[in-house]
Amino acid sequence: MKLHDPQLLKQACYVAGNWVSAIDDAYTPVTNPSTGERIATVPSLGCDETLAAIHVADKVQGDWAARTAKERATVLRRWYDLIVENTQDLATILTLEQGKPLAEAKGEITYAASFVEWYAEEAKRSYGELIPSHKPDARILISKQPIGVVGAITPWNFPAAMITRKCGPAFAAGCAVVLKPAPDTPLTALALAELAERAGIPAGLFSVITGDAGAIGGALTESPIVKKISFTGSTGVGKLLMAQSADTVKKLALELGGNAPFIVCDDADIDKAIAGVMVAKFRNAGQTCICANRIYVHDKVYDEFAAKLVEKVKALKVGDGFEDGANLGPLINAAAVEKVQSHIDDALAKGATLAYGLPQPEGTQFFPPQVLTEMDDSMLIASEETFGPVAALFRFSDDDEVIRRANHVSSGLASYAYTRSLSRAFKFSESLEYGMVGINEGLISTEVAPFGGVKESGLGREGARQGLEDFLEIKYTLMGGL
Ligand SMILES: NC(=O)c1ccc[n+]([C@@H]2O[C@H](COP(=O)([O-])OP(=O)(O)OC[C@H]3O[C@@H](n4cnc5c(N)ncnc54)[C@H](O)[C@@H]3O)[C@@H](O)[C@H]2O)c1
Ligand SMILES: O=C[C@H](O)CS(=O)(=O)O
Repeated sequence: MKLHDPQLLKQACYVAGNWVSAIDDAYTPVTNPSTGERIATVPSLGCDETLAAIHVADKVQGDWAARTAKERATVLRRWYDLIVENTQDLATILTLEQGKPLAEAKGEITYAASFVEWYAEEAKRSYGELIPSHKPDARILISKQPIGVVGAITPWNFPAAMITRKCGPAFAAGCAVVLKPAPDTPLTALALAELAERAGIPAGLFSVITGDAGAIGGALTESPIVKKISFTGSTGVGKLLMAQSADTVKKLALELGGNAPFIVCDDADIDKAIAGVMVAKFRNAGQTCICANRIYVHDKVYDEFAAKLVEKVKALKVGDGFEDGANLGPLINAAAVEKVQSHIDDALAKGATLAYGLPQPEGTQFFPPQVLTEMDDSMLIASEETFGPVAALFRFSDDDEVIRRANHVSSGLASYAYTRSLSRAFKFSESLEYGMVGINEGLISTEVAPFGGVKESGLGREGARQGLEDFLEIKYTLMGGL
């Protein structure tokens, strides 16, 4: 791996302001999903190191919160500048450990940096209130105070953005963060910690700990010092962490699994819908929480849409993320390949048609994009998150019917609808039981909007003003005796 700054490849954890190597030679390998080759090792740490990080975070968080918002913003802005300046190296590390094409990795670094930039600005806008008092000799003050020490746990699919989407607002609000990144993609997190240290984030305010997920997560959820758990990952693990946090009544931010419906009405601009579904379905090789998992196409335009989609999918190039022109990198691991294949096999066994798709090359984690037609609601894809490059086309003929079917899942993260009718657009926006709705848009992720889900897709929001509020507590003071 050729980096302009080799110092960004960290094979140690950042614990309480120190770079800590493995203890008793306990390391975890990090492998390249394109080749299976080992690219680095990171320490396998656990409960003790996590508790040490939590205690130091508790010690330094107060001073950080006592700085003015502008002072915190200045440090965040420096972190933003360093991330942008090191985009090439960060993207190289990200592609090497996660597999996405380099161009897409650079896009993620830009997206990740945007949260740091946004919250450097928002830090100065966490306003309070003065409420007209019910007592003549008293005033009602509403102020905002940082929650304190935050335990963060993040997934592998966006190894940079899922971290800054938490750390940006947390640091802006005056909080400290103890982070456990995903075992498949720790290097990006550790590189971000290196840049945070260079930017002036105080020693101990930010720790990045790799190792035993259960032990680290257990320490974070059980410690009374940790006031909030901010988790991004599967719904199953989210529920586990929620239960583990109950004894200390922690605040929770849960960004969990999705199963996005993508609805194409008979009056939609079909070419725009095709452009939208190509992004919503195949970004990150279909490994995003907001990927179009179920594509509902009105009967009147079904054949046209399917034919045009197949033509676009045929042009997609699958390959190593460093290969020129690669559109889809590998899936993250063999289990992901097996799950995607099982969804395809299940659909075909129940009567779906493979409109287009090359066989998955055995012994690799590359998965050629597939288009399945004549899907029905009995198939696994209709109720489970596929997390791979499979476009599954369902038919519908009536708006009320498709809304009912779209809502008939336990998740509620992202949804999409294409129509030229304003009244139908509003009907979808208001009737779809999802935290986010893209109307005639296939890419909805931005730092300026509140990202998050309803039902079993999670709690809280990340991004926008709401993302900062989630790291603040409201305090009411009745200032009497005046
Ligand atoms: N809603 C969102 O914003 C969002 C964003 C990205 C990914 N996701 C979801 O995440 C999933 C894919 O990511 P993943 O495979 O990394 O999910 P995952 O739940 O398997 O892992 C997520 C993180 O949790 C950790 N973890 C696992 N078991 C744990 C335990 N017992 N205690 C503490 N930590 C534990 C993992 O090591 C990892 O760091 C998908 O379901 C996807 O939809 C959601
Ligand atoms: O996988 C879910 C992430 O939140 C993806 S993104 O925010 O849409 O890039």
